[in-house]
Amino acid sequence: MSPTECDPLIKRKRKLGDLPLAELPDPLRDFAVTKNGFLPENGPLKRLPDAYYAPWEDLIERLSALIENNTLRQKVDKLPVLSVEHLKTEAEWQRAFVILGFLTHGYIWGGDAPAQILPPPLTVPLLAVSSHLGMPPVATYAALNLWNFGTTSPSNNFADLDNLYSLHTFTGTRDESWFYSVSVAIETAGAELIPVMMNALEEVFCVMNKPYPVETNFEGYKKAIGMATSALRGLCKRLGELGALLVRMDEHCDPAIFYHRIRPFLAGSKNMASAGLPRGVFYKEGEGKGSWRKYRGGSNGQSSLIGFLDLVLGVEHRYSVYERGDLKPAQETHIEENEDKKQAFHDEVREYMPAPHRRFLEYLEDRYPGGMRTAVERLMGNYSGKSEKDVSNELEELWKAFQSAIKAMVDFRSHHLQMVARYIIIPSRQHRQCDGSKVNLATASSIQRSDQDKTELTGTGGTALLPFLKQSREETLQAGNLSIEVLQ
Ligand code: HEM
Repeated sequence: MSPTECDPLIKRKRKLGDLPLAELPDPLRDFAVTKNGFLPENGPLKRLPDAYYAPWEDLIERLSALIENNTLRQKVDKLPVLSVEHLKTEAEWQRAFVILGFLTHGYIWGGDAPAQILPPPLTVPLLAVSSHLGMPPVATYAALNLWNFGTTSPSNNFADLDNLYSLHTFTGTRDESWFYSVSVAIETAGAELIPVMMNALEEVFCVMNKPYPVETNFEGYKKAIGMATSALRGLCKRLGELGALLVRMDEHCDPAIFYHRIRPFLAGSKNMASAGLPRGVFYKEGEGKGSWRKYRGGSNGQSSLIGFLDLVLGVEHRYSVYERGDLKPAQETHIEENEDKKQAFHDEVREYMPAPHRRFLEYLEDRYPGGMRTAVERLMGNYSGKSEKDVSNELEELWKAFQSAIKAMVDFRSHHLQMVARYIIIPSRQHRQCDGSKVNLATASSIQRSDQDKTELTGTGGTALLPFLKQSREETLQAGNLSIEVLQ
């Protein structure tokens, strides 16, 4: 952004989508960001109002029981192929996506062997709904978490984890409801960081290119540095709270139940040959139409909040050699060879986010390239000390606040790694000790790579788990590699 772009007159002339968020009549509305961040303002819809959709609602209400007694597939096969033309509001489209996403994963994974073919009563409406929402036709993080919760809080406050519950689960267990609810609480707790960080970024990006000394606009310069410092301190504190929420997973989600009963349903159809899906899943659309497709499973890695925090801090994630991408979800060419295998996991999962949230992250990336890292680097780089109006103390505070925020993000990822160890690595080892020969759906969705007798644990999206997660943490640390010596 050039300094002239900060001129208020120029700001007013730009079209709405280009305006700083603080100036939008209804800030962030275009990106479907609410006071609850990436969660719907008043929570998700609990039932589709049009009785036309009663057949879907009846099934989803009994989902865990139907999976348990092995009758879900036959019930789904008998469903009529419903049209999407009775879906009116965005909330209704989202509700339809939740229902069809759960039914789809229940259908694929709810049996002794995975279903390789999905029937038209699922695929026809699911393809229409997912295209409307700009997401792949699978149970994404939005289907499982963002649009699948309720609260018993009288004030409809989504921040209180104890009051949250999931509208739907595959297993009917408290463990599964809690697993999703922890993410909802994290999204809520992170929500207020969004406007604060956007405003701080706007201010620093406006002053960071001004040459030093800054006699003419000293107060504006100092104000921007102060705002960024205080926003980063707030971010650091809040990240600590997000980490504390993450480790509350232990309270009601048992690692063995997660690993053996819940996680298999979250699996995708990509890299799932050893689980029985060598070609992915065939989306049969009737009248001889249909196609084989491979998608990632539902993963918290698809959280826009975490993506937002990375962009704010200027964390850059690269392609991981531990990542074995097959197809990009946006490509609906299905089983063809993926030409661009070098896409970073974090870029690829953007396709799994609701379209307005994806656009929001792109907007942020364009408007504030490198986020706070760039701003801090630039401000310190411009500093020459040749001024009576010295800001070296302010810059030092900014640098420290930035480093603390980076450290807090690294700590969050360390907590996450511990959760992954407790919920995936340890149960998988115990399982193998009990019965090294058998591979059920749980293990099959975890153990995917067996090149030359080497077996590695992979994530729901087909990632070689630990090296990949450690790389993400390392990349976070690297964003903080800014020297403070320029100020001394
Ligand atoms: C028991 C709890 C959890 C387990 C077992 C777990 C597991 C995993 C796994 C296996 C991956 C690898 C990617 C993939 O397979 O898709 C992953 C990635 C990720 N998860 Fe989790 N997760 C948990 C909770 C959370 C929560 C609550 C969040 C925050 C909302 C979160 C955020 C992420 C992010 C951002 C990534 C991408 C890697 C990174 O950026 O560091 N996870 N997780």
